[in-house]
Amino acid sequence: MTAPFDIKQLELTQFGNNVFSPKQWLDTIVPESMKILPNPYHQAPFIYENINFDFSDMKSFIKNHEDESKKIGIISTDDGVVLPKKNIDIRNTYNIIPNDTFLKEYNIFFESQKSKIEEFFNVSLMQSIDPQILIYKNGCFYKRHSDNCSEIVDLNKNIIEYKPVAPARIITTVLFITTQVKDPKDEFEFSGGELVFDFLYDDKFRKISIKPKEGDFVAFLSNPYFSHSVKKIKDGMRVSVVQWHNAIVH
Ligand SMILES: O=C(O)CCC(=O)C(=O)O
Ligand SMILES: [Fe+2]
Repeated sequence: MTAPFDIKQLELTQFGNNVFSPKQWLDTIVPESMKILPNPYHQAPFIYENINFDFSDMKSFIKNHEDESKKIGIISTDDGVVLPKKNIDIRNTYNIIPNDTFLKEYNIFFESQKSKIEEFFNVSLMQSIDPQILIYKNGCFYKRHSDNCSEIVDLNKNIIEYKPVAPARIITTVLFITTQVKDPKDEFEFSGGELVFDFLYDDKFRKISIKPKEGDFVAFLSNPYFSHSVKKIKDGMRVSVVQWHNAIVH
């Protein structure tokens, strides 16, 4: 099956009320240990909510430290994963290391979301890596990837396999502290930059896509079913706070 492929030719499985995925095809390339799915009786197979919270410490940290952000090439993460250099083709983002004030506010926010995540995915959350602050400026993007597996393609771009690279990552959370608008004016606004789930579709065969707003919080399984990408940022600054969580799956 080539990527991008013709979704209309694949048998779709219902992952949520109005969310479908080519599960049977994915099952041939997703490793057995990675085949975790939430129960299909939710609206969507992931959490997507706007949370009313005061992010002022986090936002002022970004405002004061944006200049220090570094382009990501090779990074070694807390969970011991080293992303190879070839990742520069996959992602074009900047990152900033959070300070204690940022982490304090973020942790208060995350604690308020924890039990909801555990209930939704039927898991007990274990260790989490420190949150990563990703800054996307004009032209930045993040191509399709799974957070815990490497996508292996052949010369014709057919996906032939997923190799587990970070099996400790069970759940990914993304918090947005900037807002997508048509015409960015404010320093915390941007255009473009949708978060797209590349293997999740609605009943009209449209990929599920999120237009981020400040306070939007997304939690999904880190496995290849939930492969995702960030569309090119056209203008302004997009800031996401990404965290990977280990969990006991019940
Ligand atoms: O910035 C985003 O919305 C997603 C980032 C992402 O996919 C990642 O860090 O793995
Ligand atoms: Fe990701």
